[in-house]
Amino acid sequence: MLSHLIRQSRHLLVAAAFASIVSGVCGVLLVTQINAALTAPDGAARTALAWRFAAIAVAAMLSHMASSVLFERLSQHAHAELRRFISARVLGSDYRRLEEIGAPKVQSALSEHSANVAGFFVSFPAILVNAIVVAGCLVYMALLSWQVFLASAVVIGLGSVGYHVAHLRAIRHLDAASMEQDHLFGHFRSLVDGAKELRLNAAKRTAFAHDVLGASIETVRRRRAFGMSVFVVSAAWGNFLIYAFIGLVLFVLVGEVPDRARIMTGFALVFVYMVAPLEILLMSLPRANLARVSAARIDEIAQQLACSEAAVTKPPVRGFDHIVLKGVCHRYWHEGVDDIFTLGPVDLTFRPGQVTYLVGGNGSGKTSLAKLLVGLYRPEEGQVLLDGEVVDDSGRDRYRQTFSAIFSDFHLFDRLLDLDSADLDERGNALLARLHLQHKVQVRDGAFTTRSLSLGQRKRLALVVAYLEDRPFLVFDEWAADQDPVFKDVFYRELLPDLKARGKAVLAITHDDRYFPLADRLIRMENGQVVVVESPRAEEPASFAAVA
Ligand SMILES: Nc1ncnc2c1ncn2[C@@H]1O[C@H](COP(=O)(O)OP(=O)(O)OP(=O)(O)O)[C@@H](O)[C@H]1O
Repeated sequence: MLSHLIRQSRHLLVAAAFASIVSGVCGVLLVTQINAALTAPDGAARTALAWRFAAIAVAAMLSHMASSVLFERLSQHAHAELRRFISARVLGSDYRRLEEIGAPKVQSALSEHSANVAGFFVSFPAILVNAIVVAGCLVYMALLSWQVFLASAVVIGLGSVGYHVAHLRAIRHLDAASMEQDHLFGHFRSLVDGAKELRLNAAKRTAFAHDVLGASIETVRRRRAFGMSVFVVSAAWGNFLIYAFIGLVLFVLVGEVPDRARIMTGFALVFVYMVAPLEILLMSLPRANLARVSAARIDEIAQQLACSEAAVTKPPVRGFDHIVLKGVCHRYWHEGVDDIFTLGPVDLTFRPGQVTYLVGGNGSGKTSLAKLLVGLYRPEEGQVLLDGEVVDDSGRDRYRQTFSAIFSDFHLFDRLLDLDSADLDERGNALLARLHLQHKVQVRDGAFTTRSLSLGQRKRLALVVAYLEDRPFLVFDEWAADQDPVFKDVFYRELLPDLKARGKAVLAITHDDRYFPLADRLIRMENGQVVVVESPRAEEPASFAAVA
């Protein structure tokens, strides 16, 4: 990921790096000019030196400004690019994979890991400029005395070995911290999603705060603190080596060389100038490493989110003649308990104008079958056929556009995103009136005026959206479970027959056995298998009459 970003913005990066190099070189040149000024005689040479000094100082300032601005832009660009990339991967990913990966990992990638990677572009100039300053200082020292340069090579070699060993250890801990952080984001969600439960039960709240959230925060803190400490300690070790080197030069090596006074002044200046950049350099490297760890994590998540399906953008919604599930199967593997839930093989046919009720006990596989039907799950065995054509990876996204579905964990967007007809507000408000919501909420400029409603009311809003989408096949997963008895009746006796009359195919998952006789077809499931398919209207007119 990091290398992709670097490749992608290489022109800007080269320009920024060039500005950084100029800035670093100017910094070193300033030191050489100061050293020259200290020993230069008065007169024309000194005036020329002053002009040169001024020119270099201005160049240093301008190049520093350019490099900072360019790297800031690169950082923001990288952040935006990463967010776009991860969002696109999430949007395009296989739904089942997304269920398996879970929201916390995605959130963690979108927030902290992206920020860490973007941070690389801010620490990079610090690394570059200061590395150049340090390297330039060493070259200047080499010009002053080659013996000193050889000594510096030995010191740098020693420092690098120590740093590398520490580095490997630190990375292990930073990796572990970033894995734990994915869990931590899940716990952050529980803070809000489970707010009611946590307030109603003090013991649960305390256990969650200490044993779950607290433990996770502590693990991330400990691992990350250890990893970063190893880096910081190795940075201090590098710093110590520099002072050892300075001591070696000042008290051992310089004593032997000719032109001692000039060289001593030069070294004193270079050392004073070099220590701060060196410290910044050593402190910036850990940040860059953190970025590498985060980039690797984003890569891993992006790989898990890979999708083989071809996405469509805005296909025309077209009707169908029949949809056939032919021997379709789906399995859930439950890690830890060594358990597999198998749905199917299922053989069913759906036609327009047909209202099917899907019934069965909790966990019998109704929702999973609905997800298979609408193309959210790819059948592990068997086929889904749309008008005789097999729905494969290349056509599954297009196939999904046949459906509007309201699952129990539905999400309501505040805008009616894909609907842009001129009379949208009017049609939306007419539907709201039909669903008895006109006093609570309205459609204005293609958006609901509020979503702060009861669960049953929000489900009615979802129904408005489904009506407006006007797809040929509607799937309701226990839609009526949260409706009052009056509206339940409206749903089963008015809305579903109305959809049928408009030629829509309907699959309603339901436990409302009172209304079973109203179905054109009743499918009963047990333990992942379809056990009964019957036509209540044809078979039990008496019971229908009793209910009606
Ligand atoms: N996201 C998931 N990950 C793993 N296993 C799952 C998942 N969703 C469902 N299952 C498994 O599939 C089984 C069937 O679940 P499903 O939601 O299809 O049942 P259902 O008939 O709709 O139940 P309910 O009436 O309670 O909504 C469950 O018992 C569970 O073992």
